[in-house]
Amino acid sequence: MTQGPVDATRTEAWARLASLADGFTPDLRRALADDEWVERSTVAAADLHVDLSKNLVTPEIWKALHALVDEVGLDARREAMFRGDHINVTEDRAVLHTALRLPSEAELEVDGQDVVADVHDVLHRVYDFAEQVRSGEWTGVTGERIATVVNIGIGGSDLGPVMAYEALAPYVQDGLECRFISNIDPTDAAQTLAGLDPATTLFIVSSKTFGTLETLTNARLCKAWLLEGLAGHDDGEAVAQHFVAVSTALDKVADFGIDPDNAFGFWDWVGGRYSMDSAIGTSLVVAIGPDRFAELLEGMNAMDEHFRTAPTEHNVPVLMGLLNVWYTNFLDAQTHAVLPYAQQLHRFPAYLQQLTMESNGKGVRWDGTPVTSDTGEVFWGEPGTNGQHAFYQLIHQGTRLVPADFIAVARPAYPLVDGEADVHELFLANFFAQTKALAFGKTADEVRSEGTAEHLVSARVFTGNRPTTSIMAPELTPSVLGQLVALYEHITFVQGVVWGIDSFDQWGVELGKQLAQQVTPAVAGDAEALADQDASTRSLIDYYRRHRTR
Ligand SMILES: O=P(O)(O)OC[C@H]1O[C@H](O)[C@H](O)[C@@H](O)[C@@H]1O
Repeated sequence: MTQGPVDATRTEAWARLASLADGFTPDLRRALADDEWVERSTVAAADLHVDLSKNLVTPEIWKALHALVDEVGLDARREAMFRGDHINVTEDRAVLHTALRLPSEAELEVDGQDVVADVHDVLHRVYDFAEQVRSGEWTGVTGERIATVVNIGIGGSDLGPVMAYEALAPYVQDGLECRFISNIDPTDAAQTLAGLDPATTLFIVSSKTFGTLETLTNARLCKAWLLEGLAGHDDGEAVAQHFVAVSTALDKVADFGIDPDNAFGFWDWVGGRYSMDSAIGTSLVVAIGPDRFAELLEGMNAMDEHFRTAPTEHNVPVLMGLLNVWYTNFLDAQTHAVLPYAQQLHRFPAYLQQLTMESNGKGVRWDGTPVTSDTGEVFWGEPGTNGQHAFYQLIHQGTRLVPADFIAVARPAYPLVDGEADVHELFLANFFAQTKALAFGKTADEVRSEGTAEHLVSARVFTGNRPTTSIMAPELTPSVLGQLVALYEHITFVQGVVWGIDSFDQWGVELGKQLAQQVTPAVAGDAEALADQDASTRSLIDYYRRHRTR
């Protein structure tokens, strides 16, 4: 009988942390006056330079957090993941997204599968396909080369690819563009297809299950759009030249009418929200090329090696995961902000929302028993400096504790100048200033010393002691993006292990889908189905039906 998860709340470390949190009064001004504290709190992982010194912790708190790692058995759980044990207990699956970025000379056999060989087989097929499209060898049915790749997918089959495409925009081949359709709101397909030429458009239908309503509906809409636009050409040939698929359910792909030779597989041991570096990344490979995609995989693998081998006190994913547990379970933080000071990373917070919240938004532990503490916090964020003019008021002066990760790179993709001013430097000055302001704040006396009228002093005081982590990298290369993604994958893993939950299932998304199926006939006017609805749903559908037809 497999032993259940350790109940972290019953560990000595947890009790120690609770006593340290009791009456804890952070003092970042004092901590940051100690250069040695800053030096000891600055850690490196692959190319990432991570400053943890502006967090609300002390050496004693760190010591207790490190001890928690041992008591919950993180090392064993981590090894179990890398080894391919079925740690996704409720779906009885291995969790092997790290295998997607193993070098070809690595060895890993799981459940009788030569995982590395299979991963590289698919990679080479995707690379060949991408090179054909990039070189113009792959043409549409009219013989014209492809100019636009449209990825049709949702959740993990969309958020990763669009985030990475936006993040690596400087690496996209001239003359090639990617667009993304995810929402079943017909507006998404309509707006995305607007202005496109069917003859030069290639669709990638991305769906792990190939059973998702939004993706199959959008794929059918796009197929109809394509065939109408290419009327006069053989439908079969048109689909063969303009549609490929990515899925673990290759049988269903054929049913949709896509040639299995034009389909790229992956495996059930890759979670959707962990799949951007599988064939789900095909649109990205076409856009930036196989060499750049290989750099992304290398960056992810470098972070995996760091996570797997670095001792706790220097292990960035472990330290950042532990900080999130400290804030969530001991200092009552409900949310976590990720604030990329890189416009190219504007979709990164949204990507992290699925990664972290679909992983750790759980109420039961992996053995089915109820959780014994709060679990996943709400992740959110927007790029800097935009957020400064939107919600930073709350982060600086609100009553909520909002731990925040600030991310920036030294070398900009677009080194624009404004007269003498290096605009990137103006930009980064805000990055440095915001974490400083959140840490140091401004006292009443400092406000007064600026000549502020006494009755306005309190409104202009900044308490400070608002925690931030700063992550810097030399440049936003494919490798660095890979490192950032793998970093947050492993942070998520660490928190899940502490809470004893299965971070790799997502049963919580099913009820809404089931009810959508059930409600659909009522929305379409089926009186019997409408009568079956509760009073609120019935009256809302009534309102809809009265207003849908003008
Ligand atoms: O890739 P698919 O099978 O189409 O699934 C797309 C998404 O839908 C599901 O409902 C889950 O919430 C996600 O984890 C998944 O990424």
